[in-house]
Amino acid sequence: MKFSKMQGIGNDYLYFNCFEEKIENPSELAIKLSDRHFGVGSDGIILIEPSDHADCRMDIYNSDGSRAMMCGNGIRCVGKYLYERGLVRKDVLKVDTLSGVKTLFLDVKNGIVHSVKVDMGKPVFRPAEIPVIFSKETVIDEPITVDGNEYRITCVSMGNPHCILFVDDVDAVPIEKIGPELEHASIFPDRANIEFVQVLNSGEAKMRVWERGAGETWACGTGACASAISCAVNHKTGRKVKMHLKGGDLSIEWDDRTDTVFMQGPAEFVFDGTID
Ligand SMILES: N[C@@H](CCC[C@H](N)C(=O)O)C(=O)O
Repeated sequence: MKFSKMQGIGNDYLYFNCFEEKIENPSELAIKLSDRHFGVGSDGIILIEPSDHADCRMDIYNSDGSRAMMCGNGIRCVGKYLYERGLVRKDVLKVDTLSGVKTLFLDVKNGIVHSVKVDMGKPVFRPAEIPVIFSKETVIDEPITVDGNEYRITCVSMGNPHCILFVDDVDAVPIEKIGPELEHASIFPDRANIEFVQVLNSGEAKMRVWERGAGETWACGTGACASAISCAVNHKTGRKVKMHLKGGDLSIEWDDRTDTVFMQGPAEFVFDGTID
């Protein structure tokens, strides 16, 4: 089976061209191949599949084998893959995901995709739709207690569930301890991605992420969108925020006219491989 390893600011996945390959058990394959010691090493796998109403369909599995609805860094890589491998020859693409069809705008120079801007859709704040078990209409800067510790959280769905905490110093956060505690907290029936955000100024923030089903990753695109939105609704920044993540930067803009979130950033091939 052929695959390509790609990364979007260090968030790495193995991509399978399912126009040609047939994957029998993606969940099992994700666990096996994502292992950084006994496998190829990745944050999960992404299947690029035919779609009858978009240029392709994207299906993502985390490194623990769980399936997710959407992947912000992954979808930029899918755009680059489709264009540079000749599956499409246009710079505005539609990619179907479990959270709806997303539009991608490719920045192409001399046949190379340098960055991809994605219309990520509208953020979701209603607790039942995130999902988070909470009695209020939104979860914005609300106190919770998990394992005897108190936190203030903001919850947003960008296709998948995100829980954001503001901190003074992201580098000092014991993410390996707090991350899994919050990911598995009983208020999140489907678990959640946990973002720790340090606001730098009205247009910049630094973020670390503990991803549902993958642990700490170097970046999360949907997480960067959810974090930028949380910065804005908590009046910590404007609606245009440069997010600095462990693996690089993403530009996020939350359009006030349409309520739509745009994410822009790079996508890169690492290598192609074959597995038996
Ligand atoms: N890294 C991704 C998100 C991947 C899925 C996530 N771990 C989940 O289970 O919701 C991104 O860039 O958005």
